[in-house]
Amino acid sequence: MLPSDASRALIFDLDGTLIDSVIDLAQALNVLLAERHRPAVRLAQVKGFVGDGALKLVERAFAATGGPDALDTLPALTQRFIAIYESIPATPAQLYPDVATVLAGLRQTGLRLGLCTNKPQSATEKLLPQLGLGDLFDAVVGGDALPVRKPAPAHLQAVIDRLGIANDRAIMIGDNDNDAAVARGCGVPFIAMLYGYPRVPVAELGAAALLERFAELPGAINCIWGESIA
Ligand SMILES: O=C(O)COP(=O)(O)O
Ligand SMILES: [Mg+2]
Repeated sequence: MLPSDASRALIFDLDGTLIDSVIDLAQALNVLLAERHRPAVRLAQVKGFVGDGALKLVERAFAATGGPDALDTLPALTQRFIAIYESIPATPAQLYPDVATVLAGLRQTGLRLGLCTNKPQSATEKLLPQLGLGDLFDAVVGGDALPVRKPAPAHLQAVIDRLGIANDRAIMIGDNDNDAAVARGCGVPFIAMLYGYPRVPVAELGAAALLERFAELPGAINCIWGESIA
C-alpha cells in the first residue's frame, strides 16, 4: 500500500521522464535551422542536447550545424524556437508507457505531485493539458520561471516550497544528472528512470532506485518510504 498522506510529495522531471519529447523538439529545431539555412539535426543528436533548457538546446543545435548564427542573438533564436515548438501540438502518445495510469493512481492516494522541468514555463503549461495531465500537478516550475534552473537546487526547492511540504517528505524522479543534483542539494531521495536522455551513466548518479519502466515507480516509492509511514 502506498502512503495516503498529503504532506508527502513526488516531484517529477518532464522530458525523458514523463514524455519522449525529442521528436517534437527536433522538428521545431529543424524548422528554425532551415530558416537560418542550416542542415537538419538528427534525433540521436537532439537527445544529447536536451536537459538544460531551451537556450542551451538552441545553442547546441547551432554549434552542431556550423557555429553561432551571424545575424541573430541566441535569446532571439530561442524565442523563435519556443514559438515554433509551442505551435506543434503534443499528444498523450508521447507519454512513456503507464505514465498516465500510474500518475493518476499516485494522485488518488492523496500524495501531492510537482513538476520541476527546464522546459520553458509557457511551453510546459501548454503541453500538460494536451498530454492529458492538465489537472494533475499541484506545482509546476519551468526552466525560465526563476532566475536559476536545474542543476541549481533552488529550482527543486521552489517546487517543494510551493507544495508546502518539508524536504524530508519529498522524492525527486528524473532521468539525468541535473535531476540528481537538485535532489542531492535539497536532501531529497532521487529515483532515476533509465529510458530517458542521460548525459552521464545513470547508475553513477547516486539514485535510491534505477527503474526501467514507469510502472515500477509505486514499488520504488514504497521501498523508500516504507519504514517511515505511520
Ligand atoms: O531541457 C529541457 O528543455 C527540458 O528538460 P527536463 O524536462 O528534462 O528538465
Ligand atoms: Mg529530463
